[in-house]
Amino acid sequence: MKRIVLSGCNGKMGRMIASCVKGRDDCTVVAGIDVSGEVLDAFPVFTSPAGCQVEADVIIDFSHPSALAPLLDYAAATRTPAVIATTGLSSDQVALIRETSARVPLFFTANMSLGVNLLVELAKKAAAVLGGQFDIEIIEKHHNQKIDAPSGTALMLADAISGVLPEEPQYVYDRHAVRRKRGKNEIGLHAVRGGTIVGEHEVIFAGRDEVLTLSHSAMSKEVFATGSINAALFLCGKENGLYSMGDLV
Ligand SMILES: NC(=O)C1=CN([C@@H]2O[C@H](COP(=O)(O)OP(=O)(O)OC[C@H]3O[C@@H](n4cnc5c(N)ncnc54)[C@H](O)[C@@H]3O)[C@@H](O)[C@H]2O)C=CC1
Ligand SMILES: O=C(O)C1=N[C@H](C(=O)O)C[C@H](O)C1
Repeated sequence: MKRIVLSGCNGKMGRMIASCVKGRDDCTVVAGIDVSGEVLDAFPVFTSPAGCQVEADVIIDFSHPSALAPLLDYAAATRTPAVIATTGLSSDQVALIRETSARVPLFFTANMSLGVNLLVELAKKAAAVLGGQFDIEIIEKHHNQKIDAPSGTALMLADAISGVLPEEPQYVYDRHAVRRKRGKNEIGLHAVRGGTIVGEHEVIFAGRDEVLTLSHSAMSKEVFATGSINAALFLCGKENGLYSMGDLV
């Protein structure tokens, strides 16, 4: 039975993970960390990692970028592996994850679903064939409570596609600011926010008289919760290092 510390335990994903864990016999939540400090379940809640003295096998984090640095310090100091699923991180924060993974096993991905992991591979294949000839645009749609834009997944898709293009592309987020035709070497990233949309991603390859669209829709947050729990169990007992969905599937 693996013992989990849940960072961001009182948020939408934290609540979903706590609920999914209750239906399993291979893991249990032993403590939560959340700035709100509210106790909503059978485990204690601490307002910061420093206050959490509960022994655990693994941490799962779906919280906020401001939680990252203290959480990584805590993971390294207590030698507790951690799954980091929070998005909206800066490039310095991603570098910090990479550095810290030399001291403790870390799992980091912007999307915990199997389908998006495959979408990334399919998008890379399409870009390797069509890149340079077709225009590439990414559209993501999420619920009206999401704070970061574009989504971590949209950026992950753009980064993966960039890696196979003949030339480094320019990411364009806002076509409103300038009056000019689309450049050949761009990836457009567009965010839609509304209602309770769980998470939708489309990669559009638009050529002369033909369009290829690859898309993924998450139908519930349970997809991400289950992915993160499986990632956490996978991480227990692993060597120090940085792991991602490619290692899990
Ligand atoms: N990688 C993936 O597959 C997925 C990632 N996410 C990401 O997970 C994060 C959380 O998403 P939601 O649960 O929807 O958000 P939410 O806003 O519902 O929950 C965030 C929770 O974190 C807490 N929090 C905020 N700052 C904190 C801090 N400094 N220390 C500790 N707790 C803090 C809040 O009080 C709140 O309870 C977002 O960045 C989101 O994009 C969400 C779904 C899937
Ligand atoms: O905030 C969310 O809800 C989600 N965030 C992730 C992202 O930013 O890509 C993953 C998922 O689409 C849901």
